[in-house]
Amino acid sequence: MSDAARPLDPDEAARRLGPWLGAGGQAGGVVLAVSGGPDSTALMGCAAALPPRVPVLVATVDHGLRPESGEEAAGVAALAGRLGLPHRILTWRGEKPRTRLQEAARAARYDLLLGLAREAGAGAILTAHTLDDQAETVLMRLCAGSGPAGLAGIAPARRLGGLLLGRPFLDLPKARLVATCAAAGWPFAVDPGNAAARFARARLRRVMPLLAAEGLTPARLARLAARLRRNEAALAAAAEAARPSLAAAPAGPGRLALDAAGLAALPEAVALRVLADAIAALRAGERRPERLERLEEALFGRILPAIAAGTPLRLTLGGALLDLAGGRLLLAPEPPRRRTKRAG
Ligand SMILES: Nc1ncnc2c1ncn2[C@@H]1O[C@H](COP(=O)(O)OP(=O)(O)OP(=O)(O)O)[C@@H](O)[C@H]1O
Repeated sequence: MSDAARPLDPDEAARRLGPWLGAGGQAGGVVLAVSGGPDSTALMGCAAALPPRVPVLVATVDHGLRPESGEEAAGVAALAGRLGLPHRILTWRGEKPRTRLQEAARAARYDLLLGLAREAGAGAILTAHTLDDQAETVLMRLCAGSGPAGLAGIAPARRLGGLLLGRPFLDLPKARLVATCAAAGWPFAVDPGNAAARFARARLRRVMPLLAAEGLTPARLARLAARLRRNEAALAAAAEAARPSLAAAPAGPGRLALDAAGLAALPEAVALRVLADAIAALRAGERRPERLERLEEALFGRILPAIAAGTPLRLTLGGALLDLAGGRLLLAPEPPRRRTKRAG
């Protein structure tokens, strides 16, 4: 059997899940997010086989978006019962948006899982994201023009609402999880959305074999994500360390000021990060971060050349008004747009 499609053996499963679920794992136990697909079914099966372990609660979110979703959730409940694990179905109620439905479904899913984990006193939520998910995410973000932060992909572990969100299978090929289910006789569902060409992820999945033939394998894309995650941490630290040397006279409440010469003296990647962070701090929570490509155009195409030439500059970027004058780059929230008066 090829290594890429070998079922997980109990030792390997224990090594991966032990830190989360083992005797010394998460105090209060964990919630397993199980959709009923092969990846999360394998997560549930492997967790059930792990002795001894902290309390485990399995949760399936029924988004109510496909006619068969209720049946799938019931299928997970049945298998959880067979495996001796408690199971809950969480239903996404309320208005479903017409646009960005997948994004809204994901946000609702994490909210529901978090609510359950808090109610159960669990310390962590585990999902079954795989190396294939990671590779697809990186590819999708590459297509969308993401920078290092986006290309760092799915985090192996991160904080979520005061709890931990873990992905213990993130470096495992999906084929191994499918093989694990098959070998153990755990039934799983196949999401038709996975093949629907109207979703970008599904379209990219079809391109994957072509890219792999050229050397851009899922494993390589996943390694790129891990590498960029390390670089991203270094960049964040460098931007943080540069901040004191950039402090310029405060520009009034709700405003920021950066020393222009100091900004220009930084390595370009650090300067870009400082600018992005400053705009994000100014517009906290009010809008989505500006596209990296626009930030790059503004910084490298206009702001740094103006600093070098000593010329003043005004521009709006990411909801902020930037004003370069007197050796300072002032940032203020962009004023509400005025209607242009129609002549005559
Ligand atoms: N309906 C669901 N109920 C419970 N868990 C789910 C559900 N859908 C997905 N998950 C969890 O999320 C993991 C990833 O699923 P999938 O790739 O379909 O979601 P995604 O939308 O890409 O998720 P993410 O936004 O977290 O990347 C699954 O392995 C599972 O652990």
